[in-house]
Amino acid sequence: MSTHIDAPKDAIADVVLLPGDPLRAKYIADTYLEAPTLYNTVRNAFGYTGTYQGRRLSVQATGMGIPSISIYATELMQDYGVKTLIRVGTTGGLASQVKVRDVILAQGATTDSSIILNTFGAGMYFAPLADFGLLETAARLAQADGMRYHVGNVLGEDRFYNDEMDRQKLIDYGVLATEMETPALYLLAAKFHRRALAILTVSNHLVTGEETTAQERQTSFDDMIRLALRTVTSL
Ligand SMILES: O=P(O)(O)O[C@H]1O[C@H](CO)[C@@H](O)[C@H]1O
Ligand SMILES: O=c1cc[nH]c(=O)[nH]1
Repeated sequence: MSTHIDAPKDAIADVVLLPGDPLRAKYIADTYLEAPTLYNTVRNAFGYTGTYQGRRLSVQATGMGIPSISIYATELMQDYGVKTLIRVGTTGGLASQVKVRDVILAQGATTDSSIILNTFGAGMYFAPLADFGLLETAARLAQADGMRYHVGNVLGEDRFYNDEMDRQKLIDYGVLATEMETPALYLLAAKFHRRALAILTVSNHLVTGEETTAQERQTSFDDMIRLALRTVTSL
């Protein structure tokens, strides 16, 4: 077991999907995994292991924000030897070509968090990047499926409510959408020499004010989850 995951070492697969929301972890396990077992309930950060089309995999809730995902990603890699981590999250659209329900494959992650500064020191601006193999596989599958998807830079910000952020400047520099975990996931995957990708579904648009209905959110969650599962089984 680790500090925040109460499970024996072999209870977690070498591939883990990472939703922020514990109930999304339960939904993925209940809907898509064969014979899922619940291996963690500490802080209600549910974790499940089962199989998908014969491939053993786990789903671990990460909570919201960089501090929270940093705990789970670190323990999964350091204590459980997890090799492949795929975040399945929601994101707010920023760029005009991004529409609600689209899928975003986060090629890189910009941040206002101090994690980069605290890791490398002043004057070094490390660029947290997705694993190219995972990214290329997911993009190919999304393309073949005719999904509306985008590949590019996302903002992983420290605050959900952030009136001070100059998001327009980021939009001008090509940032597609905003969320709250991906920079830490990519930074930690680099630290532990593992592979990571964030697959995100656009739940709302911060510029147009467009929102999704509960039904639309569910459908787009399913598109995103299926893409993540098919990426895993295609590796
Ligand atoms: O849907 P999840 O995976 O939680 O991700 C997004 O939703 C939360 C904010 O509502 C943040 O965690 C953000 O990154
Ligand atoms: O962090 C997030 C996630 C979804 N939508 C947002 O606006 N922000």
